Formats: sequence, structure tokens, C-alpha cells
Amino acid sequence: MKVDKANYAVVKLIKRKLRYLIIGGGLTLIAIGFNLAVPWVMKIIVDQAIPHQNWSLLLYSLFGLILLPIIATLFDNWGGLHNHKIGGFVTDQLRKGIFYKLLHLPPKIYHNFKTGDIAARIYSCGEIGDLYITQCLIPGIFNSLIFISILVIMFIMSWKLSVTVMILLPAMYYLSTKYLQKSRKLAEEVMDLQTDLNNYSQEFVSGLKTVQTFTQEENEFNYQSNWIDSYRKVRNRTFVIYSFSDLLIEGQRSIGLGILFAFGAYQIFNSEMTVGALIAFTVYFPQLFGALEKIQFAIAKTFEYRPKLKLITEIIELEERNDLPSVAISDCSGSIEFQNVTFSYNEGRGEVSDLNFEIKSGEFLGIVGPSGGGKSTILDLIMRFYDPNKGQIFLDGKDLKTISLHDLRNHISLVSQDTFMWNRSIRENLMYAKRDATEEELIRVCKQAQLYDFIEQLPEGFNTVIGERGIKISGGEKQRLAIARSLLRNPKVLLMDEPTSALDARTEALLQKNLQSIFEGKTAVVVAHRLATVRDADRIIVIENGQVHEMGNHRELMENQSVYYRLFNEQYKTS
Ligand SMILES: Nc1ncnc2c1ncn2[C@@H]1O[C@H](COP(=O)(O)OP(=O)(O)OP(=O)(O)O)[C@@H](O)[C@H]1O
Repeated sequence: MKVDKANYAVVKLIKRKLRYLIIGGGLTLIAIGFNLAVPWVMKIIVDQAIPHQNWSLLLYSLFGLILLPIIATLFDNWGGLHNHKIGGFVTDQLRKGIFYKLLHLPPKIYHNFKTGDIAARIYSCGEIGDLYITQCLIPGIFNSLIFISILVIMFIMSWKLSVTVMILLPAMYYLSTKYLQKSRKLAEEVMDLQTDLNNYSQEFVSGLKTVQTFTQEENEFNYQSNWIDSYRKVRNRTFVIYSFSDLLIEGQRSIGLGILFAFGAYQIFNSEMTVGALIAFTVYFPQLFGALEKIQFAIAKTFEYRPKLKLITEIIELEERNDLPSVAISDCSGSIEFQNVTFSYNEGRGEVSDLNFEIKSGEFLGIVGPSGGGKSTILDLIMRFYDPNKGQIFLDGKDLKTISLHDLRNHISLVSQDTFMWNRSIRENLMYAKRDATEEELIRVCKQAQLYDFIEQLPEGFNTVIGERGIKISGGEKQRLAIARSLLRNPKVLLMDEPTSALDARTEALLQKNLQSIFEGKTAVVVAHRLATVRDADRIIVIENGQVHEMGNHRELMENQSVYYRLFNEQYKTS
């Protein structure tokens, strides 16, 4: 079997636990030895102890017959424990590998994966380690040893009968592997369909409200039904293939045993073989077939798990950021500069181009402009979720790429449009930003974000659990919670993307009043559609089609009578 990149990753992991493999292997080999001795003892009883009425030999042999399988099982399980540890280790390492990689990948890469797809890959790690390695791969290797050992013993007992077995085996093996190839293809199909189901299930639950809003229940149900039907058909076909190979193996075994008895009897008639040897052969033969079955099973499972393993290693081997050597920054004043910055998500899509502007330390900068112009992209570039295709961004005169990512994000905090909250308590969600925050700090930031009154009314207060993605609190409360969480970090640079879009007019006005104190000593960059949010900003940048269209404070921009003036009048009229 070709060792491809995916298998190589597992081989590398197994190598790290070589001592388990050696100890487990040693113990299993001892178990194999004890097991293989059993038919030989039978031969001694039939050929020597019974004909010569040798009672002491019979007694010792009987002891052997009873004890050998028990001791073999003991060693087998002991060895199995070590193999199990290897499987567990591989599972853990693969899972940790995926989690670590996802935590460190830039969004440009992980946005290409679907949630269900990733969940399926994380689940598959357990199958690879616990099922594949412990129950297929390692037993497959040991059964190859058993297979060879039995053949050697058989040759010692009767080479003629062994040659008969050797002729039978390849023909049987060829037939079975033909079916295994078919099952490999089906396994890949089942895997693809399973991934689709995972993705769909995740989307389905999140989209239930939308389905009901647009009365699409029937269409969605039909879509699911078609999917479930095709999945069942593939599963059925897999079952038929597997059942047929079972039938094939059973048939082969029976025919083989019949031929063995016929030749064995013939050899006994010609005094070329003893009855004891034939009895031993009849015990070894099923063992030989059992070993072959397990080898076949291991090969079949290798085909089944290879695509899963490939999907896992595909994530683990993804390139992380190709950063320049970074420097730590313990303190920063918070000045930011964009120099000839051009960036696009995909070829020519979602572009911001040739951005040149400076944000002074302590300045309150507003960013406004039509939807899709590139405002959020600017914030993401400052956070280094993306890097410019051309040009540079500086923090305190240092290129962002040269600053340690950890330090950069310690000094800069982002309240994004799509705030994510864990299904945990308000306290835990807040303390996500600062693990050692005191009660006083929590209260202070919640007051600043106009959230404290709301928390005080809750029976559980800070300990209220807010549901998945914060579903149990309103959009506006979630937004204020996100602001409070960011403030807890006391960042030098505060980036806010539509921080008041979900607030009612009164709460917005209250928060607005607090902005001066919130922004004190910080550089603040606020993206807003509602121009009132940034009206008091020191400077406002108007972004249109990915470019800086105009810049100035509210009064200057109004005098300009350009895009800002138009937007302001549109809002003024509508309100
Ligand atoms: N992850 C992404 N992949 C590809 N294109 C993207 C991605 N995110 C945004 N875009 C595109 O980039 C452009 C700028 O998006 P951005 O979110 O920066 O605009 P915006 O000015 O903040 O818009 P809005 O005011 O509606 O939030 C848009 O055309 C958008 O479709």
C-alpha cells in the first residue's frame, strides 16, 4: 500500500509512542506463541499420549490445553492496553492539531470551510485513533505475523497439505479483494454524503426561522427527504457489498476445509501423515483464515479511513501566517498609519485600494460611507485578520507584520458587527476579555456600556446564561455586552463596527453621552451608518468603492457638500 501524506502523518504520530508499540507488540507476540501451541499440544495427545497410554504426558498436555489459551488471552489483553494507548494518543493529537490550526489560521483560509465539515473532521479523529489504529491497523500487522507463523508450522507438519492450502489461498484472496475495491469507492461516497448532512444540519437549525418566515417547510422537507433517500441507497449498496464479501469468505472457508480433510485423509491412508497432525491442521486452518480475514478487514478499513484521514491532515498541514520575525510591544501610544494599502478578498472582489491616512494617538476617527464600500475591511486589516496585498499599515511607526500578533491584539480591541457570544453566563462572556477582572471592573464597564441597569433587573444578574450565540438576550443588549467586553481589556486602540445599530434612540443617546469618557486616552475608530454616532469625531473619513473619498470633521464635510453631505441629508430627511 502506498504511504501517502495522510498515512505518513499517522505513522509519525505512532513513532512518537514507539515504546507502547514495542511493549504492546512484545506482549501480543507472546500471546500469539501461546495460542499457536494449542493445536500442537492436541497433536501430542492424539499421536503420542493416547496410543502409548502415557498418562503423565496426557496430564501435562491437558494442563497445557487448559492453561495456554488463558495465558494467551491475558497477554493479548495486556498488549491490547498498550495498543489502545497509541490509538488514544493519535486521536488526541489529531484533534488538538485541528483545534490548534483553526485557532491560528487567518480568516481568509478558515472561511473556506463549512462548520459541519469541520465538526465531521473533528469527529473522525476518534474513528482514526480508536477504531482504525486500535482495532484494524495494529491487529492487521499482528495477524500478518500469525498468518506467517501458522504457515511455517503447517509446513513443518505436512508440506504437501500446506502446498494445497497455499494454492487455495491466493485464489480466495483475489476474489475477496475485488469486492474490497468496490467497498472503498462506496466508503468515499458515504463519507461525502455524511459531510453534506453535517453541514446541512447545522445550517438547518440556524435557518429554521427563515424557513418558517418564507413558508418553505415543504420544500425544505422534500430537499431533506431526497438527501436521506440517496444516503440510504448508498448505505444499502455498501451493506450488500459487505454481506457479499462475508458470504464469499464463509464459502471459501467451507470449501477449503472440505479439500483439507479429503487430502489429509488420503495422506493418512498412505501413512504420510498422522491423525494428530490432521486434527492440528483443522484447528490451524480456521486460525489461518481468521488471520486472513483480519488482514483483509484492516485493508478494507484502511480504504475507508484514508479519505477521512486525508481531510484531517488537510487542515493540520495548512500553512499558517508567513510572518516576518515579530517583536513584542509592551506599550503603545495608538497611532495608526495606512500607506498605499490595497487589498482584495478574492481576485478583484471586495477591494480597497491605495488607502493613505493617519490616525493620531488619542484621536476619535469616524468611518462612514455607502454599504459594501470597505469600511469593515479597514478594521479587519488593522486587526490583521487580513494582510494588505500592497502597501503597509503601521502602529506607532512599526509595520503591523513585525509586531507579535498576540501583543497587537492585546492593544487593539474590536467590537464587530457580528458579535459572537458563548452559551455561558454574562460574567463568563465578559471575563473572556480579561480572566482576572474584578467585580468592580465588571460593573464599571457595564455602566459605561449602558448595560448595568439591564443586568441588575435579571434574577441571576451577572450569572444569567445568555444562550447559544446570545440568543436569550436582545440584539441591542448583545451589542452593549460586546462593548463592555471590549472595554474590560482597556485597549489602547478601540475599533467599533456599527456599535449602536441595534440600540433604541434613548439608549443610543445615553451611550453617545458616555463615548467621551469611554474613548478617553484611547484611539477610537468607529464605523457607522448612523452619522449621529460619529458626528462628534475629531475626523471622519468617507469611504466609497474602497477608496477615501473625503476626509474632515463634521462641519468641514458638510461644507464640502459631497458624499457625506448627501448621506447626512438623506438621514436627516428620513428621520
Ligand atoms: N470574507 C469576504 N470574502 C469576500 N468578499 C468579502 C468578504 N467580506 C466582505 N467582502 C466584500 O468586500 C466588500 C467590502 O465589504 P465591507 O464589509 O468592508 O463593506 P462595508 O463598507 O463595511 O459594508 P457595510 O456598511 O454594508 O457593512 C464588499 O463588496 C463585500 O461583499
